[in-house]
Amino acid sequence: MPYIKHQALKIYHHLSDFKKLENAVVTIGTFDGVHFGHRKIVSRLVETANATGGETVILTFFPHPRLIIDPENQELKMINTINEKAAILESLGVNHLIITPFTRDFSNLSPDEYINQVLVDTIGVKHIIVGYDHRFGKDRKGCMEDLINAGKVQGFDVEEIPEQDIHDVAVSSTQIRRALLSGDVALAATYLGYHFSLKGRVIKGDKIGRTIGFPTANIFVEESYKLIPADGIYAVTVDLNEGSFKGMAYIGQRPTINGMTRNIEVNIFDFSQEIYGQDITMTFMEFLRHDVKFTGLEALKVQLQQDKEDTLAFFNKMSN
Ligand SMILES: Cc1cc2nc3c(=O)[nH]c(=O)nc-3n(C[C@H](O)[C@H](O)[C@H](O)COP(=O)(O)O)c2cc1C
Ligand SMILES: Nc1ncnc2c1ncn2[C@@H]1O[C@H](COP(=O)(O)OP(=O)(O)O)[C@@H](O)[C@H]1O
Repeated sequence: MPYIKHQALKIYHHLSDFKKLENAVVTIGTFDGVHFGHRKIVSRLVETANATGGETVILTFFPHPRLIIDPENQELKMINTINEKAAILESLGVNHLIITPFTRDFSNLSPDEYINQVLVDTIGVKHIIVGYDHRFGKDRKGCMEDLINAGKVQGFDVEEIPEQDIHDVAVSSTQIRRALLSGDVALAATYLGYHFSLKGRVIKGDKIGRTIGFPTANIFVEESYKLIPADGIYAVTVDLNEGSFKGMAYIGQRPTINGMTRNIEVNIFDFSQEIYGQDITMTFMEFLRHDVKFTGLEALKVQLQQDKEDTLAFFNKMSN
């Protein structure tokens, strides 16, 4: 995604680190993926701040409240890591990002305490943009009307995001997650407005790749909450210290060699350096095929040559 250079986004991991603003233009939400629907809300935020000489603030909860309320449910994976989300929000011109853990104490604040202590006293809210169905405070008892009434007393405006827009945001997030989990990274990109990527550290594998002429960098993704696309083979671009390259990625258990772990690997084209320990980013451009159990490494090697041709053909088609 083309990043326009803005003033650096300030990130806070605790509400207590935040210095109250004169004129805070605030919105609240997870913004996972920062897709088209989210960006519409963020534009409203930035426009309002520009028009009133205010500063934009996004209040987000991490880990996701659903993981606190239902800790057994580790199924909910995120499209963006916190760092990815911050980079996108910065590119959109957001000034402040508060990432607060949704702790028991926090969730026990009454609606009034939440408005007064968090929004007014800590952040300095003058304008807040929230969904029509926004709920807050202990047992989600606070609603839009409470916010509007408090705003009249405390001196802040409340702007409601209409039902249709909230619906579109939820539908897009679900569609993006579903597309990625089924391998359709191209469809996910049409909803996201950019291509999904995975960043991780190159770790050691079984060193079989090089013996068949296709060394593959194995990636460890630190953020266990990050969504990993479906098993399969993908055309990717790879960004690392040495520059930007094309490549073909594999996600799967390597049935051909009876692998036991789910690996994320990439064979980088026109590249031959040792990169163990480095961070690399893979950007998923197209799904090529499903994972297959071959009769042996020779058959796998033949297929890898075909995959490379298919990947190059895809990139050729894309550039024409
Ligand atoms: C583009 C690509 C496609 C792959 N396709 C398959 C596959 O269909 N089935 C399979 O068992 N392994 C597949 N692999 C994984 C290989 O088995 C793996 O790269 C090889 O065993 C080397 O592992 P190593 O990195 O631990 O040395 C693929 C790897 C790449 C890079
Ligand atoms: N073109 C390339 N693509 C991926 N990794 C490469 C490439 N050339 C060299 N390497 C290096 O080789 C390693 C992969 O070789 P491989 O035999 O598959 O070992 P491992 O099983 O440890 O991943 C990578 O981690 C990287 O350091």
